[in-house]
Amino acid sequence: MPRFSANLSMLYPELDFLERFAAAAADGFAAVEYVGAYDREPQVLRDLLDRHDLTQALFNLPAGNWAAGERGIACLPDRIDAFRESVDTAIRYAEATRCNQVNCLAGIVPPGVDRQAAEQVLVDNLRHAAPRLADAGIKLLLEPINPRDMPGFLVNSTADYERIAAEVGHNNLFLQYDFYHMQVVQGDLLNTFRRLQGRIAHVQVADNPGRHEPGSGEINYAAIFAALDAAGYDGWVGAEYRPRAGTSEGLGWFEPWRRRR
Ligand SMILES: O=C(O)[C@H](O)C(=O)CO
Ligand SMILES: [Mg+2]
Repeated sequence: MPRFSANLSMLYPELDFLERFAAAAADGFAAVEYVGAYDREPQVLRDLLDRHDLTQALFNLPAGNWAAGERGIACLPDRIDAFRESVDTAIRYAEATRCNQVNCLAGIVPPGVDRQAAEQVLVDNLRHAAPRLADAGIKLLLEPINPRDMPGFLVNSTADYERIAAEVGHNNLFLQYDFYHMQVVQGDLLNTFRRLQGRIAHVQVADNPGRHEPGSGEINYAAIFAALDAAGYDGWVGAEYRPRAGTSEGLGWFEPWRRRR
């Protein structure tokens, strides 16, 4: 049975961030994930997880100045020291929240830097991060993101992930397989999932077009959830979408799997 994690960066936008933990638990989620909550004390997050009996499924490495348009700093040639510090910060938060995986957002290629040079910076940074996170018992993930939603983002496809992972050459670099981005970029969702399953540590779901609830668009999520089960996928499935109406009102798709207490 798929196990779902509420993505608190997208779900419950009507609530303050810290109130979203209670809302996710009340709606039957057993886990939460988010882009990052580095502006909160790690103990505050730990207390919320404990109070609501939630698992911290995932968060991202510090992604730079989000409000200013940054979407990760891992490929930025002038931010190598900041990236390396960010790995230590992420380990501190992961230990506090007992989270065993973190996602790296590669970042947007800066003007004047060519993609190959940016990719080399990313590879070097991942070579630094993968063993450090492994020593702490934390998986490092890399997520391809479609360039329509994030123009200029460096890592867009599973081919990008495979090429970069081969270059990094460390077994602690897993794929975060977001079905929405993969539908936009390349399709063939289940064949690719099955081929790369051994390297996939986390999946996320949203429908296309619109990035709304599973079942609101063209992706056959009934077939995908059945295939995840049939394949013995035992990771979390992140509900990372923009609710069309209210979050709780739009959870009909989740009814068969929600935790009942
Ligand atoms: O957008 C996504 O798909 C990511 O998973 C994310 O964390 C940053 O936006
Ligand atoms: Mg995603």
